[in-house]
Amino acid sequence: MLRDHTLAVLGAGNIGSALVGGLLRGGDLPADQIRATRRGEAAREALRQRFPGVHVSDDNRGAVSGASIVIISVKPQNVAALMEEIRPHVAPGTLVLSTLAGVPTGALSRALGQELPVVRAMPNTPALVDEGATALAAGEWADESHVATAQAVFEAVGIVEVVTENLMDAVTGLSGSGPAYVFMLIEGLTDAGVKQGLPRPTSSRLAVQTVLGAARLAQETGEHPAILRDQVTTPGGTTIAAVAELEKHGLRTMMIDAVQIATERSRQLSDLDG
Ligand SMILES: NC(=O)C1=CN([C@@H]2O[C@H](COP(=O)(O)OP(=O)(O)OC[C@H]3O[C@@H](n4cnc5c(N)ncnc54)[C@H](OP(=O)(O)O)[C@@H]3O)[C@@H](O)[C@H]2O)C=CC1
Ligand SMILES: O=C(O)[C@@H]1CCC=N1
Repeated sequence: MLRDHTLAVLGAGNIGSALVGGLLRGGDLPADQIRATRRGEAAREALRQRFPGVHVSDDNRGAVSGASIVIISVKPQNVAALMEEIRPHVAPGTLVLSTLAGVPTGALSRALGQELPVVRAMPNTPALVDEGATALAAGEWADESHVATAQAVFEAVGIVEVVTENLMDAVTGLSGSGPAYVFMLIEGLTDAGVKQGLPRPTSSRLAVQTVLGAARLAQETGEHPAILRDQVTTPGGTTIAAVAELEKHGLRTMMIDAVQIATERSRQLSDLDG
């Protein structure tokens, strides 16, 4: 469904380049229908090596001219200047996809000075290995066909959930930032194994596979996590001793508080000018 589109990815860093990679791997779009921008020359050269055939430049205006989909994936502090730069060059009807944390679709339409179809997306870095989790929300002038196109773009790198825009800050706090929490968990488990005498590489491999395996078990069985946890927990055994310790330290409350504070931070980022 993307074959007839020309895509401009403005700010092809972690997230933008993950999308380019996924679209090319999946054969969704030919390389010569993709334009990617970065300011740094060395970074642009790296993109050219990684994605042969993709038009890589620092020319945001040129990238946007004639593009039917424009993905904004710069950091929040760079977006106001970028909007100013491309504003006269975005054609009416261009689908604008934004991965910016916190920034509402209305603020982007206003900054671009048009009633454009804007779809807000919150992907996450596992998109780099096609295991991303993205939530999408339609702005005021985006209809079902725009959301379907956005869905096709982000499904190139993982699963997609469509939500209403008022839930996007919560998504940012949960799955947008979530990989960082899981990496901290992996790091903690690895250190814990090392403390108990395991060689670090062994401990690291066991920790990573435990997280991956548990996630896949939850996904493939669709069981409630409490049931899966019970399956591990032998009466009077090792697991219940550890579970009691985690409960004592308030693991669940810690996660609830962390996601809440990240959600609030996302709301604070709503101002385009920072
Ligand atoms: N990282 C994450 O886990 C997630 C990030 N996001 C959001 O996605 C956005 C991008 O994040 P991420 O990919 O991590 O950030 P990166 O810093 O990796 O990528 C953004 C890139 O934009 C480039 N850039 C900045 N200004 C311009 C400009 N004027 N023209 C062209 N390129 C420009 C920068 O490269 P250079 O300096 O070479 O120009 C930079 O590499 C952010 O807004 C973030 O909130 C959303 C979900 C998850
Ligand atoms: O930390 C951030 O602001 C971005 C948004 C979600 C993940 N990284």
